[in-house]
Amino acid sequence: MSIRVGLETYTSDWRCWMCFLNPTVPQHLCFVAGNVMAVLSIFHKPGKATAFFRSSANLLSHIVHLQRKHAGITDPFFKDLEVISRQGWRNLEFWTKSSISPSILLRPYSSIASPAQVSEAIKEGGIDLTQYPPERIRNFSIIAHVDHGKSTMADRLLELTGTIKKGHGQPQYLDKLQVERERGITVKAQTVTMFYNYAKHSSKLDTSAAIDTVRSTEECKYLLNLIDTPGHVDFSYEVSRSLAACQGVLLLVDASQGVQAQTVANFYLAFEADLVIIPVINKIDQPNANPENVKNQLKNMFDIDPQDVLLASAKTGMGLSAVLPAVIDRIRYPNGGALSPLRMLLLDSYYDEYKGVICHVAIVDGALKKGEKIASAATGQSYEVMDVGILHPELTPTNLLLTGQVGYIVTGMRSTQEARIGDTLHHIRTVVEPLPGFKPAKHMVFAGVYPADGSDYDALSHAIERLTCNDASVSVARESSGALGIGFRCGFLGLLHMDVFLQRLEQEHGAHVITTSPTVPYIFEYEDGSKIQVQNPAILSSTSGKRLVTCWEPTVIATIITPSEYLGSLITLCSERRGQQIEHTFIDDQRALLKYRLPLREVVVDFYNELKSITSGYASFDYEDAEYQEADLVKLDIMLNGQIVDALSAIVHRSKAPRIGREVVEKLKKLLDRQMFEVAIQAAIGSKIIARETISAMRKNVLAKCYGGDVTRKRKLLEKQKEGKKRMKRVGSVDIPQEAFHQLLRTT
Ligand SMILES: Nc1nc2c(ncn2[C@@H]2O[C@H](COP(=O)(O)OP(=O)(O)OP(=O)(O)O)[C@@H](O)[C@H]2O)c(=O)[nH]1
Repeated sequence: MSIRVGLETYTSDWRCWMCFLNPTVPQHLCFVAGNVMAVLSIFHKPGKATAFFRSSANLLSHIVHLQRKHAGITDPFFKDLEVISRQGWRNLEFWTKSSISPSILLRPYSSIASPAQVSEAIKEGGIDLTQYPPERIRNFSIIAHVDHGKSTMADRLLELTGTIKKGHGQPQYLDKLQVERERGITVKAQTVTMFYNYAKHSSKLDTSAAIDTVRSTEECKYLLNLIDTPGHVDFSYEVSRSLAACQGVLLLVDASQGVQAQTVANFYLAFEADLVIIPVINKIDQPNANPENVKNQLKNMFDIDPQDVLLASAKTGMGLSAVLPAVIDRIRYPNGGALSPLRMLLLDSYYDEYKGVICHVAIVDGALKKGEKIASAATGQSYEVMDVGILHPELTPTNLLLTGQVGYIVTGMRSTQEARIGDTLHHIRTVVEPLPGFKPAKHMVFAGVYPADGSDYDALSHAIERLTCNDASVSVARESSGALGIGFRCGFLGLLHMDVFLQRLEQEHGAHVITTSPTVPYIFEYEDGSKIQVQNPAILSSTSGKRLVTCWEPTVIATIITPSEYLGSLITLCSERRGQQIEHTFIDDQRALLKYRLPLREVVVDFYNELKSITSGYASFDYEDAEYQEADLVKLDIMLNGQIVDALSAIVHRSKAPRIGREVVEKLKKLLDRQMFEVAIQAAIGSKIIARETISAMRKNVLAKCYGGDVTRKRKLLEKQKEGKKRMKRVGSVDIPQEAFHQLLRTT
């Protein structure tokens, strides 16, 4: 058996311990063969063993000698040792005086992997992750308001660490999806592993021959996992999930725009998760940048000390050299148990045509090797780990993942349902306490998704299944519609999320779909005490016999930050949308913060666009869900020639029904092609018609070939045409173009 560490190869049956110390000092590997112990410092550069001891007593006396010789020595490996158990090397325990709690400093390395296995794993995988114990790992995320520069900052950090080449590849490297590039937004959190050499300038003062090699090291190599997160409010679920794998965040704030609504929301997400927050004012290169003002806002709103704030420009690279050192110095390392049984958190998953389901995981405790068998705590299903590695920046096999590391695994998972986001994976036949997981995604908007061509149902079903594997926050249930056939009712986190999902269905899976008007989940209570959640207005027809007692609608607490001059128009907008003001404060002399309780329905239908247009894009907006409130709701039906088009039905507030009804029929009139017969477009509540438009028939000129001739012949032809039209009107069905459905989404 042999193990190669650095330049030295250890043969025979050396047993190996790993020495875990304070993260700021070099680490040691301790090998024991017979009664000889070799201490080798690793994690900086290859070297020879620096000291050999024949017994624990020898080691102890050497330490005492060192302590006397070098009073003030700072390396806790030697300085703080107090007790060494004398039951042989196997049970060696070093206790520190200064650590918060007495900790075992030496852990049997063999419990992670046998030396031979480690060496094999390194050989195969290329990257030696054993160099990165938890103390050398930092997991962090970049959070910010939309467009404050997260993805650009991520690019610069990837370049700085040599993970991607400068000027190569595409900008916004981590925005991999076509939809992200087209829309310039991040919708999917992405993880990437970087390696960073960090030169620490302290603790280099020793002259001891035995540990000289340790002390002369200037650079320490760190493994940094960066998780780039989306900024838009619809994707805050992605943000909260990413934060579960992090111990800290970079909170980016635009130097000219200052704190915005999502800065506030994201700050509290990180704060409540007890993460270290490193504030970074970005875009300081802009001519109208005002970092001092932003520092004041951060102080006033979040009590952030201005001295802790970093100034940077992700575009020019200014100030970036301070970012990663701050990550290492300020963010704590993942504190899982290297010796505990494996527990890994399933962060995300996606489907790869060749490899099947690829899961992103964070190793919370223990270690995982390729070939091992693991099981899901949620389903009990077991799998063999066929591939394991890190994202550096693409899938890079390492054959091993250790405590605190974030990477990917490929198992035999075939179906999307198996990869449950937030699940705990563990070695088979070990019993572990499952990790807390994530709050389930809360669906704000529901819509029916149907194949544009009814015969494409199976293809659509397949496409949705694949896409939901990559976007687990969408809920899917089968439904059918009189107008559109068989399809699915999908739940989304918001309208943008819905748009993005539909765009991805088309771009990535070639699925052409028709969607119904989006609706929010209402609760209807009936006289017999039964309650139903209404995600689809069509289900109300099945309850028509029952007497409705109360309706509830979901509400949200919206936070709006706006320049003061737009306050008046924003307050009008919120009251038109049935909002109740909760808070109205001034952040500084130019900007105000408004808090409103608003019905969710009023927010999902175009509220954001209107807010942007009223304030010329200067106001920012974010919301969190709140409780349900009672509301006077009605079902608004849209009829074509007397037939209800169930796909266009909507549940609306009674006071808004006439206006919405009018808008829909007017819009539909413009969107529908003229037919050979007259088409009546009506909006109705129950049997009461509240709006009507008529599309006149296309009149075929039946007299075209009738030059001259007598009047009775012409009249006969016209009569015949009228008869035909009547027939068509009776039997004819109107084709509603797909475009009409898309356009109508914005109205209802
Ligand atoms: N002047 C200047 N522009 C910057 C800087 N950083 C980013 N930008 C620009 O700001 C815009 C938004 O940057 P992104 O990195 O896409 O912002 P983001 O926060 O990732 O956006 P979302 O993913 O949509 O939330 C882009 O046009 C960038 O080029 C900077 O330091 N200075």
